[in-house]
Amino acid sequence: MAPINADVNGRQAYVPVKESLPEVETENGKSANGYSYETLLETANFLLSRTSIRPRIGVICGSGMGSYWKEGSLAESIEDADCVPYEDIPNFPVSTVEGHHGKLVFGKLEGVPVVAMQGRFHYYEGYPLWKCCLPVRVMKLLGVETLIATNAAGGLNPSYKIGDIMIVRDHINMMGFAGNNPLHGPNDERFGPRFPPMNKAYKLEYRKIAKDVAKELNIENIVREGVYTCLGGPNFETVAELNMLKMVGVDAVGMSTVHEVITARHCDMNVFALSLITNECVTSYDDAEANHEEVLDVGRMRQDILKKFVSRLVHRFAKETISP
Ligand SMILES: O=P(O)(O)O[C@H]1O[C@H](CO)[C@@H](O)[C@H]1O
Ligand SMILES: Nc1nc2[nH]cnc2c(=O)[nH]1
Repeated sequence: MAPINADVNGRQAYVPVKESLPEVETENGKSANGYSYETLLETANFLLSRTSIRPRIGVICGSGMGSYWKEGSLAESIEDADCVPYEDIPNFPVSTVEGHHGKLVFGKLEGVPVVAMQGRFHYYEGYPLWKCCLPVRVMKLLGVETLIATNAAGGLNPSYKIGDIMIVRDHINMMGFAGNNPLHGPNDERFGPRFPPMNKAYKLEYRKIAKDVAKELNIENIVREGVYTCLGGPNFETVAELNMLKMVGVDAVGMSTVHEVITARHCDMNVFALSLITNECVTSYDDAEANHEEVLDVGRMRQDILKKFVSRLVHRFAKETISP
Protein backbone atom coordinates (compact mmCIF):
# COMPACT_ATOMS: atom_id res chain seq x y z
CA MET A 1 0.00 0.00 0.00
CA ALA A 2 1.18 3.54 -0.75
CA PRO A 3 2.42 5.41 2.30
CA ILE A 4 0.18 8.05 3.78
CA ASN A 5 0.81 11.44 2.13
CA ALA A 6 1.62 9.75 -1.17
CA ASP A 7 -1.18 9.02 -3.58
CA VAL A 8 -1.77 5.46 -4.75
CA ASN A 9 0.62 5.94 -7.63
CA GLY A 10 3.38 6.78 -5.18
CA ARG A 11 3.37 10.51 -6.05
CA GLN A 12 3.57 13.12 -3.35
CA ALA A 13 0.07 14.05 -2.23
CA TYR A 14 -1.09 17.24 -0.55
CA VAL A 15 0.96 18.26 2.47
CA PRO A 16 -1.12 17.75 5.59
CA VAL A 17 -1.29 20.68 7.98
CA LYS A 18 -2.78 18.59 10.77
CA GLU A 19 -2.01 15.06 11.89
CA SER A 20 -5.62 14.32 12.60
CA LEU A 21 -8.92 16.09 12.39
CA PRO A 22 -11.15 16.92 15.33
CA GLU A 23 -13.99 14.44 15.67
CA VAL A 24 -17.30 16.12 15.00
CA GLU A 25 -20.17 14.19 16.48
CA THR A 26 -23.50 13.99 14.72
CA GLU A 27 -26.77 12.56 15.97
CA ASN A 28 -25.85 9.03 14.90
CA GLY A 29 -22.43 9.31 16.49
CA LYS A 30 -20.45 9.26 13.23
CA SER A 31 -17.98 11.83 11.95
CA ALA A 32 -19.82 14.61 10.09
CA ASN A 33 -17.93 14.63 6.83
CA GLY A 34 -17.25 11.08 6.08
CA TYR A 35 -14.30 8.82 5.56
CA SER A 36 -10.73 9.81 6.25
CA TYR A 37 -8.04 10.25 3.63
CA GLU A 38 -6.49 6.96 4.78
CA THR A 39 -9.79 5.07 4.41
CA LEU A 40 -10.24 6.36 0.87
CA LEU A 41 -6.65 5.41 0.04
CA GLU A 42 -7.57 1.86 1.03
CA THR A 43 -10.52 2.01 -1.37
CA ALA A 44 -8.29 3.36 -4.15
CA ASN A 45 -5.66 0.70 -3.52
CA PHE A 46 -8.31 -2.01 -3.63
CA LEU A 47 -9.45 -0.74 -7.03
CA LEU A 48 -5.92 -0.59 -8.39
CA SER A 49 -5.48 -4.20 -7.37
CA ARG A 50 -8.50 -5.08 -9.56
CA THR A 51 -7.30 -3.46 -12.79
CA SER A 52 -4.13 -2.58 -14.63
CA ILE A 53 -5.74 0.62 -15.96
CA ARG A 54 -4.39 3.81 -14.37
CA PRO A 55 -7.15 6.31 -15.22
CA ARG A 56 -6.45 9.97 -15.98
CA ILE A 57 -10.02 10.99 -16.74
CA GLY A 58 -13.12 10.12 -14.73
CA VAL A 59 -16.61 10.09 -16.23
CA ILE A 60 -19.87 10.11 -14.26
CA CYS A 61 -22.77 8.77 -16.31
CA GLY A 62 -26.10 10.51 -15.76
CA SER A 63 -29.54 8.92 -15.54
CA GLY A 64 -30.21 6.73 -18.56
CA MET A 65 -26.76 7.49 -19.94
CA GLY A 66 -24.93 4.75 -18.08
CA SER A 67 -26.46 2.25 -20.43
CA TYR A 68 -24.18 3.51 -23.14
CA TRP A 69 -21.38 1.74 -21.36
CA LYS A 70 -23.14 -1.56 -21.93
CA GLU A 71 -23.04 -3.96 -24.82
CA GLY A 72 -23.46 -2.62 -28.32
CA SER A 73 -22.48 0.90 -27.48
CA LEU A 74 -19.62 2.78 -25.86
CA ALA A 75 -18.37 -0.45 -24.30
CA GLU A 76 -17.21 -1.34 -27.79
CA SER A 77 -14.95 1.67 -27.84
CA ILE A 78 -13.62 1.00 -24.33
CA GLU A 79 -10.67 -1.29 -24.66
CA ASP A 80 -9.36 -3.49 -21.84
CA ALA A 81 -12.54 -2.90 -19.81
CA ASP A 82 -12.52 -4.04 -16.18
CA CYS A 83 -15.85 -3.66 -14.34
CA VAL A 84 -16.05 -3.54 -10.55
CA PRO A 85 -19.55 -3.66 -9.01
CA TYR A 86 -20.08 -1.09 -6.27
CA GLU A 87 -21.06 -3.84 -3.80
CA ASP A 88 -17.52 -5.23 -4.05
CA ILE A 89 -15.76 -1.94 -3.33
CA PRO A 90 -14.84 -1.24 0.30
CA ASN A 91 -16.52 1.88 1.72
CA PHE A 92 -18.55 2.48 -1.46
CA PRO A 93 -22.28 3.16 -1.41
CA VAL A 94 -24.57 1.19 -3.74
CA SER A 95 -26.81 2.50 -6.54
CA THR A 96 -30.55 2.41 -5.87
CA VAL A 97 -31.98 4.38 -8.83
CA GLU A 98 -33.28 2.91 -12.09
CA GLY A 99 -30.95 3.85 -14.94
CA HIS A 100 -27.87 3.75 -12.65
CA HIS A 101 -26.23 0.33 -12.93
CA GLY A 102 -23.81 0.46 -10.03
CA LYS A 103 -20.41 -0.36 -11.52
CA LEU A 104 -17.05 1.28 -12.00
CA VAL A 105 -15.75 0.66 -15.50
CA PHE A 106 -11.99 0.97 -16.04
CA GLY A 107 -10.76 0.98 -19.60
CA LYS A 108 -9.35 3.00 -22.48
CA LEU A 109 -11.32 5.42 -24.60
CA GLU A 110 -9.55 6.51 -27.75
CA GLY A 111 -6.37 5.31 -26.10
CA VAL A 112 -6.90 7.36 -22.93
CA PRO A 113 -7.15 5.46 -19.63
CA VAL A 114 -10.48 6.29 -17.99
CA VAL A 115 -12.72 5.24 -15.14
CA ALA A 116 -16.46 5.62 -15.57
CA MET A 117 -19.15 5.54 -12.93
CA GLN A 118 -22.03 3.61 -14.39
CA GLY A 119 -24.40 4.95 -11.78
CA ARG A 120 -24.04 7.91 -9.42
CA PHE A 121 -25.28 8.59 -5.91
CA HIS A 122 -27.96 11.15 -5.11
CA TYR A 123 -28.91 12.96 -1.94
CA TYR A 124 -32.54 11.82 -2.28
CA GLU A 125 -31.42 8.18 -2.03
CA GLY A 126 -30.57 8.95 1.59
CA TYR A 127 -26.84 9.52 1.20
CA PRO A 128 -25.33 12.67 2.72
CA LEU A 129 -23.66 14.89 0.14
CA TRP A 130 -20.13 13.91 1.17
CA LYS A 131 -21.03 10.26 0.51
CA CYS A 132 -22.58 11.07 -2.87
CA CYS A 133 -19.18 12.56 -3.77
CA LEU A 134 -16.93 9.92 -2.21
CA PRO A 135 -16.17 8.39 -5.64
CA VAL A 136 -14.78 11.73 -6.83
CA ARG A 137 -12.19 11.70 -4.04
CA VAL A 138 -11.43 8.07 -4.80
CA MET A 139 -10.89 9.03 -8.45
CA LYS A 140 -8.46 11.71 -7.33
CA LEU A 141 -6.51 9.13 -5.34
CA LEU A 142 -6.50 6.84 -8.39
CA GLY A 143 -4.65 9.57 -10.27
CA VAL A 144 -7.60 11.10 -12.17
CA GLU A 145 -6.92 14.71 -13.19
CA THR A 146 -10.09 15.54 -15.09
CA LEU A 147 -13.72 14.88 -14.23
CA ILE A 148 -16.46 14.75 -16.87
CA ALA A 149 -19.84 14.79 -15.12
CA THR A 150 -22.94 14.09 -17.22
CA ASN A 151 -26.51 14.40 -16.06
CA ALA A 152 -30.11 14.34 -17.19
CA ALA A 153 -31.86 17.63 -16.54
CA GLY A 154 -35.09 19.48 -17.16
CA GLY A 155 -34.76 22.34 -19.65
CA LEU A 156 -35.92 25.60 -18.13
CA ASN A 157 -34.55 27.91 -20.79
CA PRO A 158 -37.52 28.23 -23.19
CA SER A 159 -35.25 27.91 -26.24
CA TYR A 160 -34.04 24.45 -25.16
CA LYS A 161 -35.52 21.36 -26.75
CA ILE A 162 -35.70 17.79 -25.52
CA GLY A 163 -32.53 16.00 -26.61
CA ASP A 164 -30.36 19.13 -26.51
CA ILE A 165 -26.98 18.86 -24.79
CA MET A 166 -26.08 21.75 -22.48
CA ILE A 167 -22.43 22.42 -21.73
CA VAL A 168 -22.49 23.60 -18.11
CA ARG A 169 -20.96 27.07 -17.88
CA ASP A 170 -21.75 27.54 -14.20
CA HIS A 171 -24.02 26.33 -11.43
CA ILE A 172 -26.12 27.73 -8.63
CA ASN A 173 -25.65 25.70 -5.47
CA MET A 174 -29.20 25.90 -4.09
CA MET A 175 -28.58 23.24 -1.46
CA GLY A 176 -25.47 25.14 -0.40
CA PHE A 177 -27.60 28.22 0.26
CA ALA A 178 -29.23 26.18 3.02
CA GLY A 179 -25.82 25.10 4.39
CA ASN A 180 -25.80 21.64 2.83
CA ASN A 181 -22.40 21.24 1.18
CA PRO A 182 -20.20 18.17 0.56
CA LEU A 183 -17.29 20.01 2.21
CA HIS A 184 -19.25 20.73 5.40
CA GLY A 185 -17.32 19.64 8.50
CA PRO A 186 -13.61 19.45 9.33
CA ASN A 187 -11.34 20.04 6.32
CA ASP A 188 -8.47 17.71 5.45
CA GLU A 189 -5.88 19.80 3.58
CA ARG A 190 -4.60 16.67 1.85
CA PHE A 191 -7.74 16.87 -0.27
CA GLY A 192 -7.83 20.65 -0.61
CA PRO A 193 -8.18 24.04 1.07
CA ARG A 194 -10.80 25.06 3.61
CA PHE A 195 -12.19 27.80 1.36
CA PRO A 196 -11.94 26.69 -2.28
CA PRO A 197 -12.85 29.25 -4.96
CA MET A 198 -15.67 28.20 -7.30
CA ASN A 199 -15.80 31.03 -9.86
CA LYS A 200 -13.86 29.03 -12.47
CA ALA A 201 -15.38 25.66 -11.64
CA TYR A 202 -16.07 24.64 -15.26
CA LYS A 203 -12.81 24.93 -17.18
CA LEU A 204 -13.05 27.53 -19.92
CA GLU A 205 -10.63 25.65 -22.19
CA TYR A 206 -12.77 22.50 -21.98
CA ARG A 207 -15.91 24.43 -22.82
CA LYS A 208 -14.19 25.84 -25.91
CA ILE A 209 -12.99 22.36 -26.91
CA ALA A 210 -16.53 21.01 -26.46
CA LYS A 211 -17.90 23.63 -28.85
CA ASP A 212 -15.20 22.72 -31.41
CA VAL A 213 -16.00 19.04 -31.04
CA ALA A 214 -19.73 19.76 -31.46
CA LYS A 215 -18.87 21.40 -34.79
CA GLU A 216 -16.67 18.49 -35.85
CA LEU A 217 -19.50 16.07 -35.10
CA ASN A 218 -22.02 18.31 -36.80
CA ILE A 219 -24.19 18.55 -33.71
CA GLU A 220 -23.70 22.22 -32.91
CA ASN A 221 -27.41 22.84 -33.52
CA ILE A 222 -28.29 20.78 -30.43
CA VAL A 223 -25.42 21.92 -28.20
CA ARG A 224 -26.07 24.83 -25.82
CA GLU A 225 -24.25 26.37 -22.90
CA GLY A 226 -25.90 27.41 -19.67
CA VAL A 227 -26.37 27.40 -15.91
CA TYR A 228 -27.34 24.24 -14.02
CA THR A 229 -28.83 23.93 -10.59
CA CYS A 230 -29.29 20.91 -8.36
CA LEU A 231 -32.26 20.53 -6.04
CA GLY A 232 -32.44 17.80 -3.42
CA GLY A 233 -35.30 15.88 -5.06
CA PRO A 234 -36.72 13.30 -5.43
CA ASN A 235 -39.84 15.20 -6.46
CA PHE A 236 -39.81 17.22 -9.65
CA GLU A 237 -40.40 20.93 -9.18
CA THR A 238 -43.58 22.92 -8.72
CA VAL A 239 -44.53 25.57 -11.26
CA ALA A 240 -43.73 28.33 -8.75
CA GLU A 241 -40.30 26.83 -7.99
CA LEU A 242 -39.44 26.61 -11.67
CA ASN A 243 -40.54 30.17 -12.32
CA MET A 244 -38.37 31.33 -9.43
CA LEU A 245 -35.34 29.41 -10.80
CA LYS A 246 -35.91 30.91 -14.24
CA MET A 247 -35.85 34.40 -12.74
CA VAL A 248 -32.46 33.81 -11.11
CA GLY A 249 -30.89 32.64 -14.37
CA VAL A 250 -31.10 28.84 -14.26
CA ASP A 251 -31.21 27.10 -17.67
CA ALA A 252 -31.42 23.46 -16.57
CA VAL A 253 -32.55 21.74 -13.37
CA GLY A 254 -31.42 18.41 -11.94
CA MET A 255 -30.66 16.58 -8.70
CA SER A 256 -26.92 15.94 -8.97
CA THR A 257 -23.54 17.17 -10.27
CA VAL A 258 -23.13 20.41 -8.28
CA HIS A 259 -21.75 18.69 -5.16
CA GLU A 260 -19.57 16.39 -7.31
CA VAL A 261 -18.09 19.41 -9.04
CA ILE A 262 -17.45 21.19 -5.72
CA THR A 263 -15.66 18.09 -4.41
CA ALA A 264 -13.61 17.77 -7.62
CA ARG A 265 -12.57 21.42 -7.61
CA HIS A 266 -11.71 21.19 -3.92
CA CYS A 267 -9.11 18.54 -4.79
CA ASP A 268 -7.97 20.51 -7.83
CA MET A 269 -9.40 18.36 -10.59
CA ASN A 270 -10.25 19.93 -13.97
CA VAL A 271 -13.99 19.82 -14.52
CA PHE A 272 -16.29 19.58 -17.50
CA ALA A 273 -20.01 18.90 -17.17
CA LEU A 274 -22.89 18.46 -19.55
CA SER A 275 -26.64 18.13 -19.14
CA LEU A 276 -28.79 16.12 -21.49
CA ILE A 277 -32.12 17.95 -21.63
CA THR A 278 -34.55 15.10 -21.10
CA ASN A 279 -37.75 17.03 -20.50
CA GLU A 280 -39.12 20.52 -20.69
CA CYS A 281 -39.71 22.03 -17.27
CA VAL A 282 -43.41 22.62 -16.79
CA THR A 283 -43.88 26.30 -16.03
CA SER A 284 -47.65 26.54 -16.30
CA TYR A 285 -50.42 24.64 -14.57
CA ASP A 286 -52.03 22.92 -17.52
CA ASP A 287 -49.00 21.26 -19.13
CA ALA A 288 -47.76 17.65 -18.94
CA GLU A 289 -45.93 16.29 -15.88
CA ALA A 290 -42.23 15.34 -15.70
CA ASN A 291 -41.47 11.66 -15.17
CA HIS A 292 -38.38 9.47 -14.81
CA GLU A 293 -39.35 7.12 -17.70
CA GLU A 294 -39.17 10.03 -20.13
CA VAL A 295 -35.78 10.96 -18.68
CA LEU A 296 -34.48 7.44 -19.30
CA ASP A 297 -36.01 7.25 -22.80
CA VAL A 298 -34.30 10.45 -23.91
CA GLY A 299 -31.02 9.14 -22.49
CA ARG A 300 -31.39 6.04 -24.65
CA MET A 301 -32.39 8.12 -27.67
CA ARG A 302 -29.25 10.23 -27.40
CA GLN A 303 -26.94 7.37 -26.46
CA ASP A 304 -25.03 7.28 -29.76
CA ILE A 305 -24.44 10.99 -29.95
CA LEU A 306 -23.38 11.17 -26.31
CA LYS A 307 -21.04 8.26 -26.83
CA LYS A 308 -19.29 10.00 -29.72
CA PHE A 309 -19.27 13.37 -27.99
CA VAL A 310 -17.85 12.07 -24.69
CA SER A 311 -15.23 9.91 -26.45
CA ARG A 312 -13.99 12.86 -28.52
CA LEU A 313 -13.92 15.07 -25.45
CA VAL A 314 -11.84 12.51 -23.56
CA HIS A 315 -9.38 12.40 -26.46
CA ARG A 316 -9.12 16.18 -26.78
CA PHE A 317 -8.97 16.90 -23.05
CA ALA A 318 -6.21 14.33 -22.66
CA LYS A 319 -4.27 15.69 -25.61
CA GLU A 320 -4.45 19.29 -24.59
CA THR A 321 -4.52 19.41 -20.82
CA ILE A 322 -3.50 16.20 -19.12
CA SER A 323 0.07 15.85 -17.85
CA PRO A 324 2.15 13.19 -19.69
O1 LIG B 1 -28.61 13.79 -12.40
P1 LIG B 1 -28.84 12.44 -12.96
O2 LIG B 1 -28.27 11.35 -12.13
O3 LIG B 1 -28.43 12.33 -14.38
O4 LIG B 1 -30.44 12.17 -12.93
C1 LIG B 1 -31.49 13.13 -13.02
O5 LIG B 1 -32.62 12.42 -13.43
C2 LIG B 1 -33.29 11.85 -12.27
C3 LIG B 1 -34.74 12.22 -12.36
O6 LIG B 1 -35.35 11.67 -13.48
C4 LIG B 1 -32.64 12.48 -11.06
O7 LIG B 1 -31.77 11.55 -10.46
C5 LIG B 1 -31.88 13.64 -11.64
O8 LIG B 1 -30.76 14.00 -10.87
N1 LIG C 1 -34.96 18.37 -10.59
C1 LIG C 1 -35.10 17.85 -11.81
N2 LIG C 1 -34.30 16.84 -12.16
C2 LIG C 1 -34.46 16.34 -13.40
N3 LIG C 1 -33.78 15.36 -14.01
C3 LIG C 1 -34.29 15.23 -15.25
N4 LIG C 1 -35.28 16.11 -15.44
C4 LIG C 1 -35.39 16.82 -14.30
C5 LIG C 1 -36.22 17.90 -13.89
O1 LIG C 1 -37.10 18.38 -14.63
N5 LIG C 1 -36.03 18.37 -12.63
